[in-house]
Amino acid sequence: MHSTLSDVFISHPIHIPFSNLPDFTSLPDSYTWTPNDDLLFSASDSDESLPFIDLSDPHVATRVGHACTTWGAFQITNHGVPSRLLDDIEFLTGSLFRLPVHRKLKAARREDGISGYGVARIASFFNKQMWSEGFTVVGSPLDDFHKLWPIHHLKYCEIIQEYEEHMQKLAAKLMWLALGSLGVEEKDIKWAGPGSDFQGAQAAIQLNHYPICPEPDRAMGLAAHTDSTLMTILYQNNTAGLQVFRDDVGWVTVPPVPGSLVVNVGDLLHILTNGIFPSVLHRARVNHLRSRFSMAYLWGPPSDLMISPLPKLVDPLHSPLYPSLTWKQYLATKATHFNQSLSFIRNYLSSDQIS
Ligand SMILES: C=C1C[C@]23C[C@@]1(O)CC[C@H]2[C@@]12CCC[C@@](C)(C(=O)O1)[C@H]2[C@@H]3C(=O)O
Ligand SMILES: O=C(O)CCC(=O)C(=O)O
Ligand SMILES: [Fe+2]
Repeated sequence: MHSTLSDVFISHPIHIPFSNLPDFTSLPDSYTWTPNDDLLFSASDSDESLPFIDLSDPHVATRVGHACTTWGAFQITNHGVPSRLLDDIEFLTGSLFRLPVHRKLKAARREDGISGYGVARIASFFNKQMWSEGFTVVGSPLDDFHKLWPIHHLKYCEIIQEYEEHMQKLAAKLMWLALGSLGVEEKDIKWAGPGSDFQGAQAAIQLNHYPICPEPDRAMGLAAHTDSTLMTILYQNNTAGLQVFRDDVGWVTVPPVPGSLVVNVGDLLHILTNGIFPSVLHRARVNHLRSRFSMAYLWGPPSDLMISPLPKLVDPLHSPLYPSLTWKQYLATKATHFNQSLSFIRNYLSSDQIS
């Protein structure tokens, strides 16, 4: 049977109750974060900024490689995704989250499921609640969208399908640019397929909504995490909130630039490059004047394919830092070890211990 990511959480259900959802007009205690709840709370006053890369630049591969090595993230323009499609996905996201809660709950994510409406899975690792709501799409959104919009669901399904097609092509292009900068060639990645277009790749779309917040300095939209992907391509509306972390700089805000996209290196690309590219720690803050939407395309390999450091990047001086594991196995590890997952598999696991 064709395997997808959808069954990954059957053995790792997460119980996050909806009963204490705030009305998003005042900040209850359970939503008030202190530096103890998230150790790296304050933003940096450095003037360092995330690299901004024009994909039509003749030196694009070098720039992408440099950004991946230093930041594990970058912003792109001239990416070929029509701005009309970005408007459409933002419209879909706004329409979805503006539905009354009882309508959104009709498509609530099951405790052992992956798709649907809910708070981010990482919520279970924190004592405080995050000032956000999300909707995850894995595979066809038809059933969920039918529950949300009994009449107009097809129009929204078409937007998701078109968005996925463009994002998949862009992800493949970015992957070759990033790996090409390390001397990795198309013949080095067999699963990319005969057209080198990564047709077997799998993906999730995560739509996020950060409502207007009366006390943004004491709230957290989405707590610090790395993505469990090869790469994530993120579109944010024109309200700032995304921050990325670099050890030597601290937290840096990624300003929304109309029409641009943010690219994050995920944990699996970190593993594939044997640690050369860091997976970027990032989070979302909230705003007291405007609500914020973000739309993340979380891109990874076929869910049952073994991923390990590329032989080309391993030699006697650079022994493999990680054992082989599948995306599904990594997500299961993340469900128990969260931000310690990489060090856990690096230090404690050999391939045959991962179930
Ligand atoms: C494929 C996936 C990555 C993700 C978990 C998921 O199964 C689908 C949702 C993704 C997301 C989006 C918000 C942040 C995040 C950490 C979360 O809680 O759900 C990521 C997960 C991840 O990258 O680990
Ligand atoms: O809202 C954002 O800018 C970040 C979203 C994010 O990190 C995610 O969906 O994984
Ligand atoms: Fe993320």
